[in-house]
Amino acid sequence: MFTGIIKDVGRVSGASRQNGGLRLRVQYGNAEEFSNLSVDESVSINGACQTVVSLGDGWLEVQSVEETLKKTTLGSLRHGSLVNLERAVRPIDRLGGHFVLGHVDCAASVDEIRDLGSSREIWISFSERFSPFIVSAGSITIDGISLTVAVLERSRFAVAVIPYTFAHTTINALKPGSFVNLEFDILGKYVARQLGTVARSLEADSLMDEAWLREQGF
Ligand SMILES: Cc1cc2nc3c(=O)[nH]c(=O)nc-3n(C[C@H](O)[C@H](O)[C@H](O)CO)c2cc1C
Ligand SMILES: Nc1c(NC[C@H](O)[C@H](O)[C@H](O)CO)[nH]c(=O)[nH]c1=O
Repeated sequence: MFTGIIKDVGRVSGASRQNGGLRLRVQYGNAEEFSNLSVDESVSINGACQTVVSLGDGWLEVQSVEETLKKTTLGSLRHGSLVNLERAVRPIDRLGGHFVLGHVDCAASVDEIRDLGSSREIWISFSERFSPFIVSAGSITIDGISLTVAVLERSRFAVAVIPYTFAHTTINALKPGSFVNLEFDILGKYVARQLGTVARSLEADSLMDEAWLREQGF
């Protein structure tokens, strides 16, 4: 579990194919943040939860499996790519962002970037099948960063990026056409599931009523 508050931007220093997967080595910058990191801990790399399998002087390694490469942008990382890093939360941490599981839902593309002077608006296109999970003023995770949906349209939404976030994450490298990892807020997923279940049980109730009515000869 993460909060989407990015604590470091790391640099990929190794990316080698391993059967169908990828072994990534990431050099972190914030040595204090990662000082007591251990093998088998979870780290968020651009929003995808990954297990640390090896550690060295200022670097960590993870193995990205096929499922991760299919759903996220991790497969496009190259030597020198910059990535957002976050360690898993401890139960005593301040939440700051929102509950981020590190399970990327999909990759989506940047549609437009508008410079508004004191902030930047970043527009992301999304497949309409995900629209139940995006609400105006709700939380969304883009490349692991906890952000707020500022404007919502039918198949795209915008986030307003403040100068601090712009300076301390990889969001400053995005261009129209760049791909990003999206994770929708878990709250929306549970609500959608519940509504689906209620709808199905109402359907079942009405079917039962019809059967009962037939039984009664109506
Ligand atoms: C605790 C945890 C550890 C994970 N470790 C890995 C991992 O080491 N390698 C990997 O490819 N995917 C891992 N995943 C799955 C990965 O985050 C997921 O496939 C992508 O986010 C796409 O949904 C992990 C997920 C969780 C929740
Ligand atoms: N919710 C928004 C944030 N939140 C803060 C960032 O998550 C944070 O600055 C980053 O993770 C680095 O630590 N920032 C925005 O620019 N816009 C938001 O809507």
